[in-house]
Amino acid sequence: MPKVLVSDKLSPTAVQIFKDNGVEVDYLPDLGKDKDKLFEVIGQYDGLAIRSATKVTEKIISAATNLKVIGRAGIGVDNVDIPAATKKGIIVMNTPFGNSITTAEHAISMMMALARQLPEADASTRASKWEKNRFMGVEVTSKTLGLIGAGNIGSIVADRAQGLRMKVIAFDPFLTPERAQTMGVEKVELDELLARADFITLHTPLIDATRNILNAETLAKTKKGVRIINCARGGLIDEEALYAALKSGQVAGAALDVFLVEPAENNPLFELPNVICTPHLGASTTEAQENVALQVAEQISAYLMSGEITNALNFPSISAEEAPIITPWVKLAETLGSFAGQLTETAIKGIQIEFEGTPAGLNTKPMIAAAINGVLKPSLGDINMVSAPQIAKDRGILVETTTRDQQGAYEGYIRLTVTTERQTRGVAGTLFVNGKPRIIQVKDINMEAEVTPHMLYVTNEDKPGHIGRLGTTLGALNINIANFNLGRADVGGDAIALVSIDGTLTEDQLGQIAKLEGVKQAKALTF
Ligand SMILES: NC(=O)C1=CN([C@@H]2O[C@H](COP(=O)(O)OP(=O)(O)OC[C@H]3O[C@@H](n4cnc5c(N)ncnc54)[C@H](O)[C@@H]3O)[C@@H](O)[C@H]2O)C=CC1
Ligand SMILES: O=C(O)C(=O)COP(=O)(O)O
Repeated sequence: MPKVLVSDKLSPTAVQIFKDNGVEVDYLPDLGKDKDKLFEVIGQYDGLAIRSATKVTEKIISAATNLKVIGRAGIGVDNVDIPAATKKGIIVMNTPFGNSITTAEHAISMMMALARQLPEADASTRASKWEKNRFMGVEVTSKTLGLIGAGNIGSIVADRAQGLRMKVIAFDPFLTPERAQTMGVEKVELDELLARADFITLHTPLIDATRNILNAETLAKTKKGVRIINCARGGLIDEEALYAALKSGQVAGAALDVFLVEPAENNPLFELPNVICTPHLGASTTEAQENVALQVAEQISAYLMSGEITNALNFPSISAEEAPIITPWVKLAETLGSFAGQLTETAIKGIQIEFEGTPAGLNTKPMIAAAINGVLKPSLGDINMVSAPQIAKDRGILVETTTRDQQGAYEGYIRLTVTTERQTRGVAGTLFVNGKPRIIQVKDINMEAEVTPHMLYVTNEDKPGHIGRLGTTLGALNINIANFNLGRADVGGDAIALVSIDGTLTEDQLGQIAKLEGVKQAKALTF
C-alpha cells in the first residue's frame, strides 16, 4: 500500500480521501517546518502533500528515495525544487484553481482596507480615540487598478474590481489581446502601468523574471501616492526599496500578505503606519482549504494507485478517460525505445520519433517521454518517464518528433530512430488488438514479432543454412525457442532474426551464437 506524508496543515478531508483510496497516510502538520526531521523520514514515503510551509529542497529530495509525487495543496510551487524533483523522476503537482477566488477576494479586501486604513482605524477606535478626522480615505470608483500578472487570480481580481467600477489595466507578457478583450482590461507595458495605476496588485508566480519586479527603479516610475497590494509572493517586491518609497510618500500605502522571509518576524515594514500586513492568509478560507485538500488528495491517490496524472508541473497530464487508450501506446513507445537503447553501444546524438495514424491523434507527450526513457534506461538505469526528457536535454540529445495521418497498412504505428556517432538505427512497432506491442520493422527490414520478456536479436547475411544453425545451437544450449521471427532486406542481403526465448542467455552462450557463420551481431534483449 503506498504511503503519503502530509507535512503541512490540511483539511481533514485530505486524510479521509487518502484512506478511502487505499493510501496509507501520516498526518504530521508541523513536520514540514522541521527540515532535519523531514530529511530523516522522507525516505519512507511514496507521496508528499504540502502547502507553503514545507520547503522541498534539493537536499530533501536527495533523501526521498521512494518518493513518486509531491502534491501542493495550493498554487505557488516556489517552495519546491522542481528541477531536482524532475531529475529524480518525482511528479510535482498543484491545485491550480482551488484557492484562486479566495486569494482574489483577499487582494480586494486588502485594497479596500488600504483605501480606508481599516486596521489603524479599528485599533484607534478600540483605544477609545474616536479619531474621525485622522482617517481620511480614498474612493476606488473610477480609479485605475494595475494588475501585474493576469492569470487565474489576476483575472478574478479584474472582474471584482470592475464591479467596483475601477478601470483595470494589466501587464502580463503572456496575456493575449483576445483574452484581454474578454476580460475587459487594457493590456499595457510595465512602464505604462507604473505611470498610470492608482493601485497596483501583483499576481504572478515567483520566478526569475518576476523577482523584485517592484524595485527602487520601478517604484520610482509609479504615480506618486500609489497604493500597492501583494497577495502573490514576497520576493516580487524589493522590501528595502518599498520601505524607502513608503517613507518618502512615493507609495502611499502597501497591503502585504506575503514576505521575502516567512514566517515574517521583525520585518522593518511592520514599523510603518501605512502598511497593512496579514500572515500569508490569501488562501485561508474554509471553502478554499476544502477545495485544495480534496483535490490534492485525489490527485496524489490517482497517481499512486492508477498512474493518472493531473495538474503536474513537470509532466503532461493523462486524464482518467485518456489513461486506458494511451497507456498501451506509452508502453509501445517505451518498448521501442528500450529495443533501440539495448542495441546502442555508443553515445546517443539524437532520437527521432514518428507517430502515424492512431497515436498521432493522441497526446504524444507521455509517449515521447516513455520512448526517451526506454532509450536511455539501458545505459543510465536510474531514470524514469518524468526525468528522461530533462536528462536527454542535459546531455544534448536532440529529440525530434513528427505526427501524420494514417498512410500505410497499419491503423497506427510508432517509429523510433536513434542516431549515434556511428550509425542510425530505426525500429517501428504497432499494437495487437489486445493492446500488446508488436515490432513491425527493424532497420528498414519488415517483420512481425511479438515482444516477449526475453529475446535474442541476431543480424546476419541472408544465406541458406543460417536458421538451421541458429536453431541447432540454441537447442544444444538447452534454450527453448518460443517464437522465431525473420525479416530480410533483399535476397542475399542483410537479415534479422528476432527470437523469443524462454529464459536468459549468458555472455558465453551469446558469444557462441555471435561466432556462428554469417552472424554480424547477436544481442540478448529483455523487456
Ligand atoms: N497569498 C496566497 O495565499 C496565495 C498566493 N498565490 C500566488 O499567486 C500566484 C498567481 O496565481 P495564479 O493567478 O493562479 O497563477 P497563473 O499561472 O494563473 O497566473 C500567473 C500569471 O502571471 C503571468 N506572468 C508570468 N510571468 C510574468 C512576468 N514576467 N510579468 C508579468 N506577468 C507574468 C502569467 O502569464 C500568468 O498569466 C501564484 O503563483 C502564487 O505564488 C496563489 C494562491 C494563494
Ligand atoms: O496557493 C498558494 O500559492 C499559496 O500561497 C497558499 O499558501 P498556503 O497553502 O496558505 O500556505
